[in-house]
Formats: sequence, C-alpha cells, structure tokens
Amino acid sequence: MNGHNTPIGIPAEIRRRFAENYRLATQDKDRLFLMAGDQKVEHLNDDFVGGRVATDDADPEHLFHIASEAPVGCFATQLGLISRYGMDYKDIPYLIKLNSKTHLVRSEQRDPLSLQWQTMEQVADFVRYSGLRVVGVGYTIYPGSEYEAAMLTEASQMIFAAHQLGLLAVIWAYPRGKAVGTREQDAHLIAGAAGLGACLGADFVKVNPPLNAQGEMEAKLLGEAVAAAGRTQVICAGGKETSAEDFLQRLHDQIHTGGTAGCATGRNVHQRSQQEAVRFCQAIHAIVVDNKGVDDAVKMLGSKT
Ligand SMILES: O=P(O)(O)OC[C@H]1O[C@](O)(COP(=O)(O)O)[C@@H](O)[C@@H]1O
Repeated sequence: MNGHNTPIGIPAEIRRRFAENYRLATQDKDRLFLMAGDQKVEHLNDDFVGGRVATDDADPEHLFHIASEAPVGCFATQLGLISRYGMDYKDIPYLIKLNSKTHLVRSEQRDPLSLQWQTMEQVADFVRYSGLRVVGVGYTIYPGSEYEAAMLTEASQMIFAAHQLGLLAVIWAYPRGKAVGTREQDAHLIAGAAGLGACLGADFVKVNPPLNAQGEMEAKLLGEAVAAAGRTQVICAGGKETSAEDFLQRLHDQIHTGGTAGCATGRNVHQRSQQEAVRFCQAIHAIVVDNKGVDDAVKMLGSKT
C-alpha cells in the first residue's frame, strides 16, 4: 500500500481504520477483487434463472455462500440483503451498494436515474450495530444522463462521508443516456468517466471495458482511462457470462496491458454452481491478487467450468 491510498482530510484515528479496510479489501496487494452481487435490482431476476444459469443462483443466499467460501476482497450488494443474511455470513468483507435501479425503464425511454437508498448516518449505524466487516460503500453514476447532476452530488457526498468513517468508496461509472447513445463503451468516453470518478474522490472506479471500432474488447484501450483516473484505481465489470478461459485471459490483459487494479465481477461468478463459482473465484484471485499467469489460473479450474 503506498502513501497515496489514504485520502488527506481524514482524522488520524480514522486513517488507521481506512488503512485497515483498504488492506482487507485489496488483500494487502493493492488489487481489488470485488464480487458484484447487486444485479437482483439492476437486472431483477433475469440474471438468476434460465439458460445456463446454475439453479443455485435462484436463491439470493447463493451470493453469500460463494462470497463466504471464495477469496474475494469484498462482496458488493444492497444493505437490505446484507441485513437479511449477514448474521449467517459474518466473515465476508462487505461493500454496501448504496444506489440501484432496475433495467425495466430502458435508457432509450428515459435517461437513467439511480438515487441513494440509505444515508451515510444509517450506514454508520448499520456498521456499528451489525458488527459486520463493512469495508466500503459503492454508487453508480451515469455520466451523460440528463439526471447526472443529482447522482454526482449524491456520489460526492457519499464518498466524503465514507472516508470520514474510514470506509472505501467505489464508483460504478457507466456513461448512459440519450446524450451518450451507442457510445457507452467508447474508450475516450470511458476515460472521461474514470477521470470523473477521480474528481469525486473515489478509491476505485469501475468501468465497462472499452470496445474497439470492430466492437471487440481491447485491453490497451483502457490505458487512457487508467491515466485519466490518476491515483483512483480502475477496475472493469465482468459482463455477461463467457467461457472461464476467455474471461481469465481478458482479465489478465486488462491488468497487465490495460493497467487496471483488479476486477468487479458478478454474473460470471454467481451464475455458476457453488463449487464451480468458488473454483472460478480462486482462479480470478490467482490473477488479480497473486499475479499469476492465465495458464496457472486455468489449471485451478479443475474439470470443466
Ligand atoms: O447496468 P448494466 O450495464 O446492465 O450492468 C450493471 C451491472 O453490471 C455490474 O456492474 C457488473 O456485473 P457483471 O460482472 O455481471 O457485468 C453490476 O455491478 C451491475 O449490477
């Protein structure tokens, strides 16, 4: 952990708590493996049943079961879900996702607006009374939405308050809305969103991986976003399920070619059965935290996954 990871302006005794939460979340390697479990709101039940989705995923407890057995740096989901399962999964490092919206209203119909659910005072009370290992909070902004001002204001207030509580702040930065149109995965726009995350004071900013002119993911296109984010570290969303090998290769390239500092993966983890999901997380951990190569990570998958 370098000296630039703890923001200035935090009381001394809180700096120690922040540093501890940062070390816990980044597993002492300055790399964040975030397991994203907020899709029960963002995609309702579309991500949890049907197709090749493991039947385990129908029950929200599957998310907690995975996070309790897998080497994730933190598990991000809504406070309400944590309040219903946390008593049985006390060892998971949690990141409370403070705003969410469903995908029922398409961004072609209305620009996205996702507002904060709990206040930071309520988060502070929850941390105090639950005794759970809450390491941070998260918030999604949609730069380009006609409602961006409301989300940017909420996000900046959340981040300031989080740091004053010794909590990490992760921003999901997804350019979206009529002003963005089909440019959601444009590398330059994603770099702008990453830089916006830095201006908000986020510790990590999560972006969708940029696509090249042929619509393919190209890790080196992440370079502009990583530079634009400066001391705020960039991580990529996992996207729809792909083969384990393809996912791990893409992740390795994002880190070693693109310069990202980890990953934030949801469907590619929780749509697998418990055993496969834990093994897959061990392979992700090998790449993100242990800096292993793709071949070593793939070997950890054992039989087909
Ligand atoms: O708004 P979108 O693009 O549908 O995706 C939002 C979802 O994608 C994520 O950012 C990452 O999840 P995946 O790894 O499953 O893509 C989730 O945290 C979030 O719920």
